[in-house]
Amino acid sequence: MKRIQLLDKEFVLSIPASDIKRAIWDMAMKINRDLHDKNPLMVCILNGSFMFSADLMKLIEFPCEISFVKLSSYHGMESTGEVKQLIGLNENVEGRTVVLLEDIVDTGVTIDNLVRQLKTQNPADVKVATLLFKPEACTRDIKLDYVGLEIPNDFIVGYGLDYDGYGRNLPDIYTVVK
Ligand SMILES: O=P(O)(O)OC[C@H]1O[C@H](OP(=O)(O)OP(=O)(O)O)[C@H](O)[C@@H]1O
Ligand code: HPA
Repeated sequence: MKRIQLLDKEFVLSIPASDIKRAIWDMAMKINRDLHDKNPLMVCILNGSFMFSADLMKLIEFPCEISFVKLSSYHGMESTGEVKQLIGLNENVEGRTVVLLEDIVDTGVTIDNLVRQLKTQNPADVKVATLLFKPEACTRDIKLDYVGLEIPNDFIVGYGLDYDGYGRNLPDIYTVVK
């Protein structure tokens, strides 16, 4: 299996780009079916979700808007447990269906925080679409409406996900070698 080095850590290929592509296609078809008449506001959660959001949005077949928020809670391979909002949402979400686009739900702290915050602004509905989900790591009771792939509780990089800023550009996903 292909191995790469990023900073002080070694990683091994775990999810090839072809599997990611298939998972996103399946999700896009479900979103097209479910939300074509809802005029949803799609929200890309930066930084990690930039690649997933771009690829998903190319497969959305109805007119819709996309906006961006920037949240940060990781340092190295650990969640700090504190979610910093570096860029907020400008759009008025009152009465709208909002779809949050996440690269990964790990502990669930980030998405739980954002969903709670948005719900105070009276949207019609908040849906969560995440490419990756670590069920064993998740500490929050959150409803995930669209999940691309469930993965083990190991630190990963690639396809938007980073280790201290590196690895986001990789088209495949790699798991840290312990
Ligand atoms: O479920 P959680 O444990 O909260 O982890 C998920 C969040 O962690 C990552 O963001 P990060 O804070 O690393 O910022 P980044 O997107 O800029 O890498 C990822 O993009 C998610 O937003
Ligand atoms: O496994 C991960 N890798 C990179 N960033 C992350 N943010 C949450 N979980 C992860």
